[in-house]
Amino acid sequence: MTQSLSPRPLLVFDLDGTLADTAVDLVSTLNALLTREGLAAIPFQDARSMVGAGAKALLQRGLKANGVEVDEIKLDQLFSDYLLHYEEHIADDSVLYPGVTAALDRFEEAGWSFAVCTNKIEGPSVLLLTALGVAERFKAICGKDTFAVSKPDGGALLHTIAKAGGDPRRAIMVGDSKTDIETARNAEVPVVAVNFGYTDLPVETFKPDRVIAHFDELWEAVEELSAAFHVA
Ligand SMILES: O=C(O)COP(=O)(O)O
Ligand SMILES: [Mg+2]
Repeated sequence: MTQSLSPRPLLVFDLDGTLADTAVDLVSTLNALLTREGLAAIPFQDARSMVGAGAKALLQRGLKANGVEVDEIKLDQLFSDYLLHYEEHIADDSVLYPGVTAALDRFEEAGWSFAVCTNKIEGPSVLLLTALGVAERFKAICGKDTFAVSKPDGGALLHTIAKAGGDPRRAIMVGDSKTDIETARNAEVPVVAVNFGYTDLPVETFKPDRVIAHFDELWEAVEELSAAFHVA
């Protein structure tokens, strides 16, 4: 699958709901903040599908579910408290999905490189991947605050690819949400969706190029999509 004259092919992963099951820690932080503010905690199942647009959006959605709207100053204050709490509990209950490490091993042996393009803030993203023991496997870990644009802007993916030393014509996005699929489409990069992440509608609804139910299926999906990769 590799060509010496071209950059190594690149897999760009979303983080929350794709590489790592982080919802328990994200929602616990949300609920810690809401209850501190005298508001109602959001049941886990409802809050799980509120993940995907970043922690600030999660916070706003949690407030809205309580019928509360706050101004920018209060939101920023809550958000900074959110990040402090979350960083202290970054991997209490967060784990890599089954098969992630084996999949990375297999692709690495075949000459692929890896990057992360997430709507999580970059700092906690690096912290989480470090706690999970895989941070050094990624050529770039890019978050919502890394560039001037974030997902679903295709620029977030294109900048991530550039930072990782890749070529958009030899890259594939792997994500769990509408946001990821739109991002990949905007950047004209093929996209594989996992069906076990955080989305209110089934991921098939958003028409990704392939859907996988386990990381063991990633190899076959990528093999098909990368057959058309530009070479040289
Ligand atoms: O934490 C979020 O809301 C989004 O993170 P993701 O882009 O890695 O899914
Ligand atoms: Mg996600």
